[in-house]
Amino acid sequence: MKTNSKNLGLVTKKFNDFFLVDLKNQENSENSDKFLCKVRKSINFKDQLIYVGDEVIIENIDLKSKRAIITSLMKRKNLLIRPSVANISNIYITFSVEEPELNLSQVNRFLISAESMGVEVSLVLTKCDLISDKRRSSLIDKFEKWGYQAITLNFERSDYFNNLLADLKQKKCSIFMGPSGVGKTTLLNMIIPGLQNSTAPVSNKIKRGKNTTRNIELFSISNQSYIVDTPGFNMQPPEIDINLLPNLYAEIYKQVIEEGIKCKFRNCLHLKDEGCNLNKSFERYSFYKEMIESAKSHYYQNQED
Ligand SMILES: Nc1nc2c(ncn2[C@@H]2O[C@H](COP(=O)(O)OP(=O)(O)OP(=O)(O)O)[C@@H](O)[C@H]2O)c(=O)[nH]1
Ligand SMILES: [Zn+2]
Repeated sequence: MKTNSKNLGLVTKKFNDFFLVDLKNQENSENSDKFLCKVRKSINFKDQLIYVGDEVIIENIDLKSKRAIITSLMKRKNLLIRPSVANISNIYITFSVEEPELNLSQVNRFLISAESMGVEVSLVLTKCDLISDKRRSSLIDKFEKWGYQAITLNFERSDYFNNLLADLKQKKCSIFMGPSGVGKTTLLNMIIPGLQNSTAPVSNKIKRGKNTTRNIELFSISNQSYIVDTPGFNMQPPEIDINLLPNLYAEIYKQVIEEGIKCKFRNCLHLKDEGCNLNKSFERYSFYKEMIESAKSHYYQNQED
């Protein structure tokens, strides 16, 4: 029962030399079948690696044994590192408002590093059941000024969760990123019934250490919509590359671009006041300065090593 046709597939899991590939039935895309595939080493591949999230062409499809061969790799839109996932469309930066307490400097860093991927970035605030409505509103206002419409979640409000789920189902491939203990696993377990990844309070996690060895996997949450399960990844945003510093201000203060304001100096880091006419009166500016300092010291430290 082999077909000779070439078909487009999506790599949803990778283990050793094998790949699990979702075949998209073009006529009826509700039906997606999973095939266990190996790669046919050929001129097409050179030394390219295939990652979860990659689109591939599969051939020699055996409908009975559910096996096929990957014969070529489609051009990828982006590649996230740690965890390695290709073709992400949406990053949901996830932070808890309490337990652990919200660290604005860290939120800023995660947002910036997500934005540098060139994908759509959203902000999710979990554990809003632990704060008052007033505090929740003030956080929403704060992040609005940062340029983000924060999605707030509350253990006791399934309607908040359902709104997020509806949002995710509109996106091609989403990932939650954020520090340890903010509730990413809890969320994934709610989104993907039957996933049952283990969750634990932060203090227990630290004691337990990194004990998860499961692989990254893409789960289909609706027709053409996937979410990445990243077991065991407690993500830290990478240090900003010193070469990107001249763009950092505009990245942080998107409104500057919209308003068409430009600094009159070339390659200005907008730190000193003399002559630099850019607005320094917004909250994220202090985190901007922090990131510049940290990127510089990281750079000089590496030079000494
Ligand atoms: N009060 C409250 N607690 C929550 C909520 N969501 C998750 N928690 C708790 O927060 C703790 C950590 O949740 P996890 O889902 O394991 O957090 P995580 O982000 O996956 O953490 P890592 O696996 O270390 O990356 C658990 O004890 C959860 O029960 C929430 O909305 N409200
Ligand atoms: Zn300037």
